[in-house]
Amino acid sequence: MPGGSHRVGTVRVVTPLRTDLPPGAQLPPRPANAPAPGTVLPSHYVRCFACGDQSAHGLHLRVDADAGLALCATFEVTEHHQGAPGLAHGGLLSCALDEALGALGHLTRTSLVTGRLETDFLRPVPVGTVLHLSARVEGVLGRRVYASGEGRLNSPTGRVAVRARGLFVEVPMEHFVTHARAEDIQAIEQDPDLIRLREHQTIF
Ligand SMILES: CCCCCCCC(=O)SCCNC(=O)CCNC(=O)[C@H](O)C(C)(C)COP(=O)(O)OP(=O)(O)OC[C@H]1O[C@@H](n2cnc3c(N)ncnc32)[C@H](O)[C@@H]1OP(=O)(O)O
Repeated sequence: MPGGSHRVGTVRVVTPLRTDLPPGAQLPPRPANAPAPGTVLPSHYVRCFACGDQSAHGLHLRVDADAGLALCATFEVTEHHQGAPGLAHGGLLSCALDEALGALGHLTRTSLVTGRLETDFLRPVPVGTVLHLSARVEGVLGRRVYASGEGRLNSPTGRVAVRARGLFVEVPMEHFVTHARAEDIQAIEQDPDLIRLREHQTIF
């Protein structure tokens, strides 16, 4: 059920969003084997639209680990990313935040998929802008990871253009094998460099 508020008589009833931190969620410590702050986090899949090198008109997000359970990322808005003339498409801005929030799994050392993502668009983002994203884990409850982030215009301290909150779910590697097409699995078998597994992960 989406969150929001409505009136019952004179009383405003507030329903929490599904990305609000639920009671019992906790911020876990940074794992000892999490990449050090400043480490460039590898693209998990070279054909990923958001972070892959081989996605010709993709976002080519560059992601760096930060202190704690946080990271920062950048991507340049090109003419291939337009919605309205000269302005970034909102769905692509959500995509960039989805990737940045999902990449927090590098720090929690888990594989995360998006369950829910909410984006607020505060300012238009012109072609040529370098969007500076930051993302952090807000709390974890069981397999659920609650995260938030924002994108700023042209500098880490620039004006906030987009904000997002997300609920991510930890999944085993089988999730990807089960749901992928046979030809994609075959391509990875033939060229394991298409994906970047962490040291404890195996896909086959
Ligand atoms: C480095 C990598 C970066 C990657 C970044 C990119 C991220 C992405 O875009 S991933 C692609 C988009 N997302 C997807 O394809 C996911 C599709 N959905 C699914 O596969 C499943 O619904 C999945 C895995 C999320 C959950 O299914 P399943 O494993 O059966 O678990 P399930 O029991 O339903 O949910 C687990 C918990 O999360 C909660 N949950 C799941 N989805 C939601 C949701 N939308 N809203 C609220 N809660 C949710 C459940 O209520 C449950 O809670 P609890 O533990 O208290 O019972």
